[in-house]
Amino acid sequence: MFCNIKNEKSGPGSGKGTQCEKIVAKYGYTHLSSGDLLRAEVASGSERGKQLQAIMQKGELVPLDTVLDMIKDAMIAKADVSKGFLIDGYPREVKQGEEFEKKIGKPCLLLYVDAKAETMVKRLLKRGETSGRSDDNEETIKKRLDLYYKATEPVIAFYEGRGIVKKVDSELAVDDVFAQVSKAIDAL
Ligand SMILES: Nc1ccn([C@@H]2O[C@H](COP(=O)(O)OP(=O)(O)OP(=O)(O)O)[C@@H](O)[C@H]2O)c(=O)n1
Ligand SMILES: Nc1nc2c(ncn2[C@@H]2O[C@H](COP(=O)(O)OP(=O)(O)O)[C@@H](O)[C@H]2O)c(=O)[nH]1
Ligand SMILES: [Mg+2]
Repeated sequence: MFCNIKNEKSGPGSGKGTQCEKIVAKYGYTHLSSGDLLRAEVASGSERGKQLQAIMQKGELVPLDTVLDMIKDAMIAKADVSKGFLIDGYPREVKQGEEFEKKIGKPCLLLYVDAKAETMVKRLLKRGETSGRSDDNEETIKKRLDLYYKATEPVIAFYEGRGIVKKVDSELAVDDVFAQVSKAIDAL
């Protein structure tokens, strides 16, 4: 039996990756970032990676089955040794959440890492100075944020009915955000 923790519906640049690193260090969960899995495929130089790169550079969503299969394969590879899975960056739309439940299972906690649009843009532009990510530029950031509010934010209502949503205020300093995250996980 495993427990899945998701941290989507949290916008780009809200601090998901930062909090996930801290969760792994303290709780030992297996962190699977769908964005990182996709970037690894791009880095491999494969034909599929080239198609993914074009989609990601435009700030659009990669087809549902592609991402879900990658997550599923990564989970299967770690199933024997994992204490639980921390899924970062998925689901990006309600349909993705429904498919995850059909093919994998139900999550036990959804961490909503909340920051203002203005804060997310500022952090992503700053990250872009050193990240080397082709989507950390002003034009793509705007598209990612638009898509986030349109497609990803409704995901919260999908999980709220089940009482598993915990919202943390990510306008604070990293350690203060993590104190809220820890409280939510300790309550599991
Ligand atoms: N489930 C996912 C995850 C990622 N992507 C693609 O990969 C890009 C980068 O995703 P991610 O690394 O999760 O970035 P953001 O959430 O935008 O921000 P961050 O890592 O910076 O949280 C997205 O814009 C999208 O094109 C996707 O299509 N579907
Ligand atoms: N001030 C502040 N900056 C943060 C916080 N969390 C993340 N950042 C910065 O914001 C940027 C985006 O964070 P990241 O974890 O990559 O966000 P993600 O896009 O949601 O995965 C990084 O440059 C972080 O250093 C926070 O809680 N407070
Ligand atoms: Mg990230």
